[in-house]
Amino acid sequence: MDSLTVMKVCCIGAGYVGGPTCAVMALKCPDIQVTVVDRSSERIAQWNSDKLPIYEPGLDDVVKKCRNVNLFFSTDIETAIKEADLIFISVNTPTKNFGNGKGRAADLKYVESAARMIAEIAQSNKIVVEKSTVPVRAAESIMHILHANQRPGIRYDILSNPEFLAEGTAIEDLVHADRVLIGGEETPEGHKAVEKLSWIYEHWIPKKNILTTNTWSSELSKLAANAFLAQRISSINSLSAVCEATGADVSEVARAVGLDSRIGAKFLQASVGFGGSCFQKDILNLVYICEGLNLPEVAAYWQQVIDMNEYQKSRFSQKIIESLFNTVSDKRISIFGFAFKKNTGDTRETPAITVCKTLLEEGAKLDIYDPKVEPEQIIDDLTHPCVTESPESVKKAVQIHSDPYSAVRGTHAIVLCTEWDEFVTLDYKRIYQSMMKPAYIFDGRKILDHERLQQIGFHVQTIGKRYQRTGLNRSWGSVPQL
Ligand SMILES: NC(=O)C1=CN([C@@H]2O[C@H](COP(=O)(O)OP(=O)(O)OC[C@H]3O[C@@H](n4cnc5c(N)ncnc54)[C@H](O)[C@@H]3O)[C@@H](O)[C@H]2O)C=CC1
Ligand SMILES: O=C(O)[C@H]1O[C@H](OP(=O)(O)OP(=O)(O)OC[C@H]2O[C@@H](n3ccc(=O)[nH]c3=O)[C@H](O)[C@@H]2O)[C@H](O)[C@@H](O)[C@@H]1O
Repeated sequence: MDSLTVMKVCCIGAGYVGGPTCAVMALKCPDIQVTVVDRSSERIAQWNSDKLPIYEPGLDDVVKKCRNVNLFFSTDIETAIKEADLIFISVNTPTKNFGNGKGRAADLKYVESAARMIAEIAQSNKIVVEKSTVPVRAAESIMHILHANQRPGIRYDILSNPEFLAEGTAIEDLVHADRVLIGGEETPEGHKAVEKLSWIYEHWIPKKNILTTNTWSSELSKLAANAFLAQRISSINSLSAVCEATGADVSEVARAVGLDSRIGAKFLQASVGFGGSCFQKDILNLVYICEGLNLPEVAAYWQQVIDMNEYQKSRFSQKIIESLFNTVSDKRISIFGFAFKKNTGDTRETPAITVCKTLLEEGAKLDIYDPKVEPEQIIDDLTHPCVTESPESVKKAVQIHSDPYSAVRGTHAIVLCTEWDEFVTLDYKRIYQSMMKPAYIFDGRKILDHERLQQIGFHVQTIGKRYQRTGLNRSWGSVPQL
């Protein structure tokens, strides 16, 4: 593969996937030049600055090592496409919010615009790699667009190479990927293209962990992996409701179930609900595809994973209101954590939005603290048109804090929405003293030491475990007759 030793790679889309993926690729492949392009000049400027546009542990170091060596961030899409041998399409594929498939289908307009740009600009053969998560057979649409606009003599090979990284652990996930999946056409040319992409990953991923399949299997495997992961969370969350009604403890149930090696222990952490930009979007997309294939039973099966997640978010929010004597009107409530999980500043589909929105609608005043989410982002999320309160009333009712102790002063309750490590080690005696009494804690992530909090005087409520309302005595309420 001598001719490949000066390979040039371009990635369209400098987001949560494009940025970290290319940074690790550049780190592991000094013989490859990687250029990440985006039409957002603001995002590119941030990638070229000291404050990267996303927070991801370990990312700063990797970018610092490679940037302007063999890793470049640029808005010059044209040059990057022209020079590249291989182009990743890593643009967003959000749920459609209009027209056919509204609220379910993936909106492929950004993928399509990337394909059109490639067709317009390319003057030599290109391997085009679908890195974005897309519906099954999306590669066919990309191929159509490229072929319909093809300059004579240019060859395109389309590959599917879905990304499995999780935010907050992206660098670790990329460096030690469980597997890399590459789907390609089952033709000699298709195999050659797969080999070229595989060669890049072989710089750091053992060859046995690089899986090659046909394109459609690869596309569907990505949706399937996210659906399975989300399904586990909805399953354990559904049981958390049973635990609260019976006196069982969901952590004990998860442990007992997870020790079965056929089931495994991961992704069984009951919570306020899953968030993030992809689980809901990808399952909705799967549901939409199944409906289109006239498979209504399959569609309904996966839809239930989303419905259970909605139920969990609203169940937790209602529990807060009920515990606070059925009214939160004019009460101040501290929100600990706004990101959809720890170690990221990303708030897309974060359960905190549902919780805050419900409390705001009930007239509460919120004091919000998150170590990594920008205040403007929180206000943006809470004044989004889908939140029923007017932007003015939201801004009046919400205060953002840069330190957790100031966020709890004079509040009635703490609602923990994100499992940031720092919340575990806060001085809860000090916090208790500065709060209104009775002081409540609603632990939506099950990370705090509830016994100790009760000893301090807090009334504790959590997911999947029932504490007596009066708090100090840790004992179960009455168990319903079975
Ligand atoms: N966020 C995550 O953890 C993961 C996301 N994915 C998938 O990867 C894809 C990208 O996701 P994110 O990186 O989170 O999205 P993102 O929204 O963070 O980044 C996408 C970027 O693409 C740019 N873009 C859109 N159209 C463009 C065009 N025509 N030309 C140039 N730039 C363009 C946007 O300006 C944006 O900066 C999605 O399909 C997602 O489902 C897959 C695995 C993990
Ligand atoms: O396609 C994607 O975007 C990615 O989606 C998820 O990654 P991500 O959403 O970044 O983070 P996860 O760790 O999966 O967490 C998702 C949500 O589920 C919640 N969760 C996770 C695990 C668990 O046991 N319980 C639970 O409530 C998290 O708090 C978070 O809100 C998948 O884990 C990745 O493999 C995939 O590439």
